[in-house]
Amino acid sequence: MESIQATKQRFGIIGNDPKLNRAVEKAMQVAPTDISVLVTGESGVGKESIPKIIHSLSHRKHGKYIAVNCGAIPEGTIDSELFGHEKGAFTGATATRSGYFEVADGGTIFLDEVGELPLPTQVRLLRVLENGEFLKVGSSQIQKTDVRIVAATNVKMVDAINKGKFREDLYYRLSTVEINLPPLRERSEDIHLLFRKFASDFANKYKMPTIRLDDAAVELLLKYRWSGNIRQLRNVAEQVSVLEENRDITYQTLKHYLPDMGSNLPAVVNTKKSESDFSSEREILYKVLFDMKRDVNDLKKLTLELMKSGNAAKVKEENSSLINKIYSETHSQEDDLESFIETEHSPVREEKVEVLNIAELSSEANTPTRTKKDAYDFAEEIEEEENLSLQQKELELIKKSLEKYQGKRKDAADELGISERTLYRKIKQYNL
Ligand SMILES: Nc1ncnc2c1ncn2[C@@H]1O[C@H](COP(=O)(O)OP(=O)(O)OP(=O)(O)O)[C@@H](O)[C@H]1O
Repeated sequence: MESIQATKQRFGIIGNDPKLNRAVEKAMQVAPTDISVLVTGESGVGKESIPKIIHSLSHRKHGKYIAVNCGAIPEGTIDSELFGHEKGAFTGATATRSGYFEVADGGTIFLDEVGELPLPTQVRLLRVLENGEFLKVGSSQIQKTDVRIVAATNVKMVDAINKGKFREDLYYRLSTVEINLPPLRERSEDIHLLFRKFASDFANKYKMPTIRLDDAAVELLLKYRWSGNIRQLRNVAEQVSVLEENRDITYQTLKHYLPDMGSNLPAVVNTKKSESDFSSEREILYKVLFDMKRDVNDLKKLTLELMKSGNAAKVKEENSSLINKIYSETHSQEDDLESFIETEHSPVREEKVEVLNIAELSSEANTPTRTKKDAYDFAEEIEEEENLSLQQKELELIKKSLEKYQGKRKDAADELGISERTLYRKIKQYNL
């Protein structure tokens, strides 16, 4: 068998931490068997390498390797993606389609974020694991497949089981062997090593001299919490490599690239603050952004009400406090709204407002066009302006909540008011 070092080199795995080495070794040991493996560890610790090692060192290495991100596939299509469907099984199923389990016959499937699988899909998966059988969606014909499954999760499966979100029998079936990857903060020996490797890669990529950290900056690197683990470290190395002209990086410079350092550094005690007691510019910024978002939402609400009722005077009367609140600071803006309201008298049909299909509206015949179109332009403008800044705001809020809950997506999603699945997609989208 090839050595652990050689395997790490082959798969581009940097680090010498004993727990990392043990994880690689375990992957090598289980590879020749068909045992199901569950890879666990926080987001960004490098779980994706493990199934690749297992597949490449197994007798299936000439078969297909398919990595499926269960968290990123919408619930409505996941069964069809995994198991395929028959023609006519649902609207839009115009042809019979093979799923990943059929395509990967003789190979390996990596089910990343397995904890995100909906319960009905878990039932299907259990059946494949037990006897290799599955049914295409819309079919009653049992099919057979010979697939090795490696799954990964960054959620505590025991919690998911206790909450009834994950089947206990499936968990035991998946986790015959568990391989855990430690968080980066527990691999302090590897942090600087990884940073240097990434810095050198980015220097090559961007054709610039490699950045170097001074001693204090290295200290900071080692003390930081790295809630996004290696993915976050890599992002920081890339940002610093691209943005810093002076290639000698000091503590002060590096600090700017580490979000919320106060709460990430274990040395700083995080005391509860009152709403108005801001200890950092960042928090003030968040407050401003929250207020702005609230104002934009209020404006949208007002606009929609106006379009629904078509009675500007009534809307104005019923929402006077809201209008005052939004426009109290700038009279010129208030004037704009006043004149907008005063000139809008055309009723807009309710069903159109709810759909808010601008294209459909503008092509509609006999529309009392000007006023109606203006109303939509107004709504569209708000939407556009908001989108431009919202992406940044969204990114920051997601980062902030993930840091606040130490990467626990469930808690972060709850606070953000979005589903875990949506949060997962956003994390991938922003490469957090
Ligand atoms: N030991 C390592 N050496 C070099 N790069 C690494 C190492 N571990 C992880 N990486 C890099 O870090 C990034 C994140 O790794 P990966 O996607 O495998 O994390 P993950 O644990 O699967 O995260 P998630 O749970 O969010 O899917 C990737 O760009 C990967 O190449």
